[in-house]
Amino acid sequence: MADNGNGEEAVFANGKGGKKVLAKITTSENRHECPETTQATVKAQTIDELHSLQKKKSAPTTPIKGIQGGFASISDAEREKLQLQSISASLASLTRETGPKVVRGDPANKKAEATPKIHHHHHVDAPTISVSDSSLKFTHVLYNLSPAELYEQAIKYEKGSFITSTGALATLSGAKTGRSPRDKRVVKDDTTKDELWWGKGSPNIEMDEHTFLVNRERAVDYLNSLDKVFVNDQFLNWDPENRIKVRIVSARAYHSLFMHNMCIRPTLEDLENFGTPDFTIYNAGMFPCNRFTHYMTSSTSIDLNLARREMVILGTQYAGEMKKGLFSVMHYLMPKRQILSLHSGCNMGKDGDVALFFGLSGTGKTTLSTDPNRYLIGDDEHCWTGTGVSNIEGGCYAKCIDLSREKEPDIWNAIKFGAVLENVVFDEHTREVDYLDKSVTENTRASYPIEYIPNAKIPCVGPHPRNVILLACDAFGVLPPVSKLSLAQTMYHFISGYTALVAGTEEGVKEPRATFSACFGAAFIMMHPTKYAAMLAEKMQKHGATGWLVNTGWSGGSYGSGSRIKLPYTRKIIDAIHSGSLLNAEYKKTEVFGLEIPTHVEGLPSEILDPVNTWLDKKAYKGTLLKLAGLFNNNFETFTDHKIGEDNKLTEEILKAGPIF
Ligand SMILES: Nc1ncnc2c1ncn2[C@@H]1O[C@H](COP(=O)(O)OP(=O)(O)OP(=O)(O)O)[C@@H](O)[C@H]1O
Ligand SMILES: O=C([O-])CC(=O)C(=O)O
Ligand SMILES: [Ca+2]
Ligand SMILES: [Mn+2]
Repeated sequence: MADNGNGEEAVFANGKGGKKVLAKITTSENRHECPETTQATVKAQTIDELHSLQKKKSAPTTPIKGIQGGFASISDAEREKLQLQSISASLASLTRETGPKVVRGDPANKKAEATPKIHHHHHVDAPTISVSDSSLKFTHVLYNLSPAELYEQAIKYEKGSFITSTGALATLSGAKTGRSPRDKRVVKDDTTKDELWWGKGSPNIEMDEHTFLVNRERAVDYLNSLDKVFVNDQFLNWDPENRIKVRIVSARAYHSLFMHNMCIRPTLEDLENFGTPDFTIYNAGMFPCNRFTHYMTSSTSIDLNLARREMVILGTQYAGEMKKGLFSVMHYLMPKRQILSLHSGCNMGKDGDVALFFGLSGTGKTTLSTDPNRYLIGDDEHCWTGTGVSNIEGGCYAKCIDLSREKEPDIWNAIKFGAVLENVVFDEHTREVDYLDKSVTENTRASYPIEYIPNAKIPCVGPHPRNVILLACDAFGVLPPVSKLSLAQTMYHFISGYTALVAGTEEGVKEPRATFSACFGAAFIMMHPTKYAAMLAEKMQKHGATGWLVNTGWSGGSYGSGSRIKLPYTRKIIDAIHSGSLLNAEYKKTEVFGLEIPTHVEGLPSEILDPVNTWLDKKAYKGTLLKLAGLFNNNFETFTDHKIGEDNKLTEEILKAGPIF
């Protein structure tokens, strides 16, 4: 209600679609009848005082248990000072004065500005003199803000931020609506030159240390030139023994909220003991790299320096770069500890049976691991240790093109307050999202904390997997809906990492394009694929896990003539794998790929289990099958001189597990 200053309260209905309501008029006569003193009044003399009543101080941080050493006894003020010093050190230029003057809080909040707690030039041994104007300005740090605070920041300052009808934050990621793998660079130094996978097929495109520092400085200078930066201190990996501390410095509330959702959220106590991060991301977002800089082939650069434990992002605001950049880091750190990192979803049944879901982007990891009948451990990134599995992340990242409440209720319901919705289109008035609309991109996404899924398993860990499900969205329509794999076949398909999607679904019928991405995530692995494959084989063998190949793609013909396998059918197949009923079903072997296919799956028309039955044109089927087999063979050629594990026997078996024709 608006008070028009004459004691009249004008009441207007929402103009759009709503009914007009007459203005309610309070006259001064009425006021005499209801003197203010008889009504409840606020305990404030001024508007400012009233506003100061609205917000109360957050609960004090919990004291540190088991007092050891001096750190436990420090005051809150001292702790905050140390925190700011650590952030100032993160933001320091490497060539000029040390850390910038960082001050906590929103620059729009004048009170904070009046008495800034300045923490700069913290390298006590070498007092430095300000030699640049940049060192004279403050950088405000918005540190681990809550989702509500980040919403306010986004809506106030970031164009394209809106609250949807279900309370999610709709954002735009700018010109990039997907990752830019060709702009990823990894520093090649004396250590990484031998440790990492370089050359043909590898995702690691080299850069030198100096060029990394040039880009780092560019990002840091950009971030410091802003009035404020967002800093997230969070964790990766639910396995407490292998938890990694990460710091993300970014320019946008959208990025901060995205990482708040995707990484593991620290408790207040965790934060008190956070100390120095193990890994830091400098995300300069829209600020481009300099194309005159060596190695730069576009205005976007995503640079990883393992020795410095840092990543720099320039010229892209797509938030997935941060998520998957950290995943790359885990693909380096974990195998060094004999832990296998996996681009897979993971869930667990009531009896503790764990399943992994591997697959390239869009094949169904999130959709199929989010299962109302099972506990969700995670949807995209996991570790397999000597004791079981752990999720690396604290949230999920679902594709939401064509999302429906009926087919994916848990994901639908997770898109509420706190969730970030990227690049979706919504009604300008009701703010209802139209999930069918691809106007901005087909890669629309929702990011939400894992606990938004009702049956999430918290902490996100589980015992050793019983089933390893390889998902392929085969737009050629020749792979069976489900096949049971031998260990050698599982390895063959894991190393191949096949899927085939259709590039542009709008401009008429297009040929499906086969993609082979080793370990179902070649863009994220750091070492040679056979290293991960050998670890997977060893673990599957040791724990007696069964491999499966599930086609979540086409049936009854290739893209254009056939259709995508119905999600309820795929769910029935997955149910039969989980329950164990499919393990002991009757099987027959397919030609060419030599896949074992069941003759019956509960709840499915049996004729669709062998794809040849679903194609009207049998000759076309055979031709397409042979074409795909040829693509598999060509792709596998690069792996034929590599040994997988210690055992030559397995290597030979894997080579024989491909298509034969
Ligand atoms: N039969 C099916 N099985 C699985 N998913 C299907 C099927 N039919 C259609 N889909 C759709 O395919 C998409 C699968 O996307 P999903 O988010 O699960 O991919 P993802 O494997 O998690 O990829 P990313 O690693 O990129 O997150 C969803 O939009 C889902 O609705
Ligand atoms: O990284 C992304 O943008 C989305 C994703 O999960 C993938 O591609 O595997
Ligand atoms: Ca996903
Ligand atoms: Mn993924």
